[in-house]
Amino acid sequence: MTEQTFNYFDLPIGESPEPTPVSEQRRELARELLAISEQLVRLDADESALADYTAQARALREQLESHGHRSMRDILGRLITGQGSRQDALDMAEFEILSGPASPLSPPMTLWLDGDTVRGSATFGRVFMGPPGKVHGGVLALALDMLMAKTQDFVTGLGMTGTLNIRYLAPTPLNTEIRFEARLNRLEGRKLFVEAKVFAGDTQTVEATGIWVSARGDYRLRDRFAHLAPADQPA
Ligand SMILES: CCCCCCCC(=O)SCCNC(=O)CCNC(=O)[C@H](O)C(C)(C)COP(=O)(O)OP(=O)(O)OC[C@H]1O[C@@H](n2cnc3c(N)ncnc32)[C@H](O)[C@@H]1OP(=O)(O)O
Repeated sequence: MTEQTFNYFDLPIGESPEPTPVSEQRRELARELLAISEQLVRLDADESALADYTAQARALREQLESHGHRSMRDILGRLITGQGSRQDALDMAEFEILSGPASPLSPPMTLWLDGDTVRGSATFGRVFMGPPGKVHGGVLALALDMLMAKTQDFVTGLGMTGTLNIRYLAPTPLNTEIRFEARLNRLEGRKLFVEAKVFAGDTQTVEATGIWVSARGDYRLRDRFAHLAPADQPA
């Protein structure tokens, strides 16, 4: 059986293929590392215990350093020519900050398309705290950036965040499932106008608008999302 190959420009943003055994293990390691970080916040241990944990952490770091890293340049080279392996595709998505399941800096936040809406979900622990018991506003800005960028799955073209406007309406609680949703507002040449909302339970805590700017060429709606074009604007 020939292995499936992956193309960079067809990879859905923030989603990865079925994990390989290596990826499953990376995710488990990341979950442990995040859980360790959660424990470190105001850990009530004496200095001798802390010195012992530090030595254990240092030993683990030194072991990890003995492995090296897969080359991003090689991975991207294969993906851009449509010859990426499943592991290559996984390597692109699973370390994304906040959403990558193999990143210890991710709750993780999950992102998916639901019809014409991009949805997201995450539960933020104490490492993500800003005000006491609440999620840091900058973390929410990052979450919104990840979420809103995924509206580029509706179009051809890929670009960077140009502008992100955020209005914090109410504090967003820690250790609670937080829901996110984003929609395409309109396309204008190389610019994609996006709007988003954040909810804790029934309370909307944040609203945002943003503009993504395509790296090359105008954005165009993909065929299956052509209905998103306003009546007076062709897809
Ligand atoms: C490719 C995958 C990337 C994954 C990204 C992950 C998410 C990120 O963290 S992105 C990082 C944060 N963002 C950045 O660092 C972007 C920094 N800015 C830039 O690189 C550039 O300013 C860039 C690329 C946005 C635009 O530059 P450039 O390609 O020269 O655009 P330019 O020709 O000036 O303008 C094109 C159009 O966009 C508009 N535009 C330019 N910059 C912005 C902006 N920041 N906000 C809104 N609109 C803008 C212009 O007004 C122009 O509109 P029009 O065609 O109507 O006149």
